[in-house]
Amino acid sequence: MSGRPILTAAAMRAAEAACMAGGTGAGVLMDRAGAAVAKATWRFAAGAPTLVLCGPRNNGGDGYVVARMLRERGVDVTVAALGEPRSAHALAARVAWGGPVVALDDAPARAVLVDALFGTGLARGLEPAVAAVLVGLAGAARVRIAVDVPSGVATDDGATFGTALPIYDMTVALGALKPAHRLQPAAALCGRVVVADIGVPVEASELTAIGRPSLPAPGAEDHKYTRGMVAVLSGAMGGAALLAATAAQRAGAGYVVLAGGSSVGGLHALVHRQGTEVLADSRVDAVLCGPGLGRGAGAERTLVAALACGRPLVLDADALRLVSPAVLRGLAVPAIVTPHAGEFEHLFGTLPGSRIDRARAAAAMAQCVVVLKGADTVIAAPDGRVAIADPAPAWLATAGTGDVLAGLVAAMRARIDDPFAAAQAAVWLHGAAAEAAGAVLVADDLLDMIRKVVSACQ
Ligand SMILES: NC(=O)C1=CN([C@@H]2O[C@H](COP(=O)(O)OP(=O)(O)OC[C@H]3O[C@@H](n4cnc5c(N)ncnc54)[C@H](OP(=O)(O)O)[C@@H]3O)[C@@H](O)[C@H]2O)[C@@H](O)CC1
Ligand SMILES: [K+]
Repeated sequence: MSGRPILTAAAMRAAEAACMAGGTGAGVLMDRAGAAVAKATWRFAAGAPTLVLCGPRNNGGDGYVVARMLRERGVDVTVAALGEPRSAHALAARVAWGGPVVALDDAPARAVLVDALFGTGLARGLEPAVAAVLVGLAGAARVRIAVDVPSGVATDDGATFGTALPIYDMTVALGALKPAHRLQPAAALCGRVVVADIGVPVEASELTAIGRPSLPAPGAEDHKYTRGMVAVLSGAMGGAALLAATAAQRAGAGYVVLAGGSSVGGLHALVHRQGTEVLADSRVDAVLCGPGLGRGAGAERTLVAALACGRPLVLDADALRLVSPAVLRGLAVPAIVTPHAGEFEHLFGTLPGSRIDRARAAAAMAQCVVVLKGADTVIAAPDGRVAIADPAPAWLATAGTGDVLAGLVAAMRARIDDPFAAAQAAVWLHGAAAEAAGAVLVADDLLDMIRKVVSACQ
């Protein structure tokens, strides 16, 4: 499983510079970028009258190329500019367009809007008047397409600088995905994200998108223990641990023990044990502690036993209120922790920067894999690698879905040695199960979908 690279603005510029040093001119790249957007627009909008908004620099330059290429396909194109071109390549692209250009304030509404105002160079928010015109024109269009990134978003952290911006139907990412295509609030504006190959070689990146994992079916020589033995430590609220244990079973763990709590029920194949003696069983491949644990003295005893057992740990929910980065750092086997934003801040404090920066800093601080959950889940490894999930259905914002994720992480950790890869596989399965469950899902519905999405990974 190696996800697609995600490049920051600086990394993209470096990749482009290397490509240009190899002899490909910036004008050639701009022509490729514009051609890719024109092709995508043509496919999406079937030649309807199109308004292209062009900014002063290279994103605007791409826009002039789009306009020229759509005109060559016979499309009725109107170009509106925010000021005169201020980069040599944007100027050359405007000259090559050669047609009329109106001021942004005078732009007429058209069925299709192509936004090439600002791209990866944007360093501050759009002026309110510019944002208002953009939102108005987008509202009047049937199809809205952003060139590279929606204008007005910060490429590296997905911020919108507090400005109201349009929601697009499609964003054509040039050369590679950028963080803004995956981090909120920007990601929610992008619509469908299409990555256009503009011939810029992109080297392996520390930052990637989470891709579909490879989870081969068991072989003839496998038995229940080789498929992964998971111990889920229960506590005050047995339902949460039961959800997690069932998720681990459905994700393919060969033997799942629910231990330490008072819960009964679940699938018949689930093994219930009193106490935490199961932790001494050397066949246990992964231990989950946290869902339904509670925060009392009993919870602390259970957590202490888990921390002492020397097995790969997954810590979630209440366990995250009872550990510290120093304790995690002291573990012989790196743990996986799965905090939402509130648990993250409680555990790691207020860290600066984007979600990527914060997750990365926390993973380094605690020497563990951090799954920072949310609408834009970010996973960080202690060595600096970070993976971002594709946007998951907002229906996941409901009780118990985190417990299901924790069970999936434990099941994947039991079969995948690299905790960073295991966490990615689990997050992918969780998102795919939510997609399959559809609207108004509850956590139990995810359990029914896990088998289906695991089979899609064989
Ligand atoms: N790199 C490549 O090889 C290729 C890149 N390509 C394309 O280039 C795009 C990046 O282009 P870019 O770097 O020229 O910046 P871009 O995003 O057009 O404009 C930002 C500039 O605008 C300004 N500015 C900033 N904020 C502002 C504000 N709020 N309101 C007003 N002005 C503001 C600020 O300039 P300043 O005002 O500070 O002088 C800043 O520098 C990229 O997304 C892709 O589409 C393709 O052609 C393929 C090859
Ligand atoms: K744009």
